Amino acid sequence: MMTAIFKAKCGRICGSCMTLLVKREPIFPTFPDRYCYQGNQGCRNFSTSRRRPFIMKAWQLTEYGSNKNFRFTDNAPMPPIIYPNQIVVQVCAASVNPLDVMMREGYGASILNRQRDPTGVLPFMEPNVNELPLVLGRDCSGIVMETGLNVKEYKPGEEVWVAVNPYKMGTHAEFVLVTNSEISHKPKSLTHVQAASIPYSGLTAWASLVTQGGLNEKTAKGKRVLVLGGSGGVGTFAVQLLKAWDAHVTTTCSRDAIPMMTSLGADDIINYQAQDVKEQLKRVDKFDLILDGIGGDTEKYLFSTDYLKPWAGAKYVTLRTPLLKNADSLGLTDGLLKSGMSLAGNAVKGLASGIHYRWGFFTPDGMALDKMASLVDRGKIRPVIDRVFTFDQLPAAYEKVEQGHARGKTVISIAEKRTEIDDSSSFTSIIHA
Ligand SMILES: NC(=O)C1=CN([C@@H]2O[C@H](COP(=O)(O)OP(=O)(O)OC[C@H]3O[C@@H](n4cnc5c(N)ncnc54)[C@H](OP(=O)(O)O)[C@@H]3O)[C@@H](O)[C@H]2O)C=CC1
Repeated sequence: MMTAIFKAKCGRICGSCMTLLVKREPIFPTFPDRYCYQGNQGCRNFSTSRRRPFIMKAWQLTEYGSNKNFRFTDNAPMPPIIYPNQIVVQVCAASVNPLDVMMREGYGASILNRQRDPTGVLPFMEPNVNELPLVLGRDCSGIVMETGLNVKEYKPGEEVWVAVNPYKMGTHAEFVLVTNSEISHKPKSLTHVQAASIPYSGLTAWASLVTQGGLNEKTAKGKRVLVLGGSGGVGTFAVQLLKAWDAHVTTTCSRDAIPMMTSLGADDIINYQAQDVKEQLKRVDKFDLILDGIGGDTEKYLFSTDYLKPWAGAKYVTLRTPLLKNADSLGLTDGLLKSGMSLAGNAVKGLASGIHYRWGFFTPDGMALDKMASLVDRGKIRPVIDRVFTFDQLPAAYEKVEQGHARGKTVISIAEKRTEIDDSSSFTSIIHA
């Protein structure tokens, strides 16, 4: 009975292993129209050449450590569609994030790498997604290559942008496997390189300001927001989003980033290297929201009614949480416990004086990506690109992000035409091989 239903839906199933075959438009002529993804030996429907798994180019991390542990291969297994809501995306461009650099060194491995989770309490994780060798990379812009049977919103050949779930990765490769909740149609006005600069850091800013901060198009108007670390990937997006919603934005950055922050619309800019931030902030009105992308001592003095409006719903949202660090050093259970206690301690301390303390996390959200694409296409938000590297220069891109002092995003062009990279409408400077 099941076989009959599957046959009616997709035409064919693998004659040997009963794997569902997924319909594919013939836009990638190098691949057969239909094949058994499992590549099982003995599948009668297919010739020998179609049984083997397909392969792709990718940068694999063989051991946690430094750039020396990256290996370029053109022989990585191409991710197969297993569930009907999955989509294979051909990656045209991907960004490199501080988290990629930290994960290269093993950060977050106790939570983000299921192979290291001895308790197995994270059953929602897809098996074998994160085991070494790891393909890092959290977002991209690309083209839908093929879709699972339940995917109705996307068709092969369509341009999409992607930010994968926190426990997944893999955009630093030719192809990445995603679900329909992790993607959205790419803004039409952007090239792939430009689009790839936004999803991960943009969704982090979105989750912090909207989900944790309680702001939106209607409520943000006139609100006073402080963005700490405005010149990085998250900061440049957050400032633009807030200005698109008519908030009053104060930000901190180094001197050379001031012209960029001015052009993004920041109302007040504090050069944190030359000025005493605490003293400068005491001279202005208190804030409705502080978005902290810096952490450390900053939190100790700015999470206070000296800077936030008490008893008015004011919030302090920090992106620098101890969660993954604690889990790595103490183990999953103790790490989660210690982190939870630290969060609760700050939350209680804040509530006693009428201010809220929250952790901001990147959250995959296809609907938010839709809204972000609309803002981009309406000219309200521009991609801010620090440097563009070619695919073969990936280790150099990691070095760039490792050095800090980001001015927007570092992007890797994987399958984009050279001419598309050069676009004076964004802050793009290009590195040529
Ligand atoms: N919790 C989560 O889910 C996520 C957390 N994050 C975290 O958020 C933070 C920001 O991320 P992202 O924007 O991608 O990082 P970037 O590296 O792109 O940017 C960080 C920016 O902060 C600036 N900066 C550093 N120190 C200060 C300071 N004291 N005051 C003001 N600016 C400063 C840097 O420039 P310069 O040094 O020249 O001033 C740089 O422009 C990172 O710590 C990251 O790990 C990011 C994404 C998700």
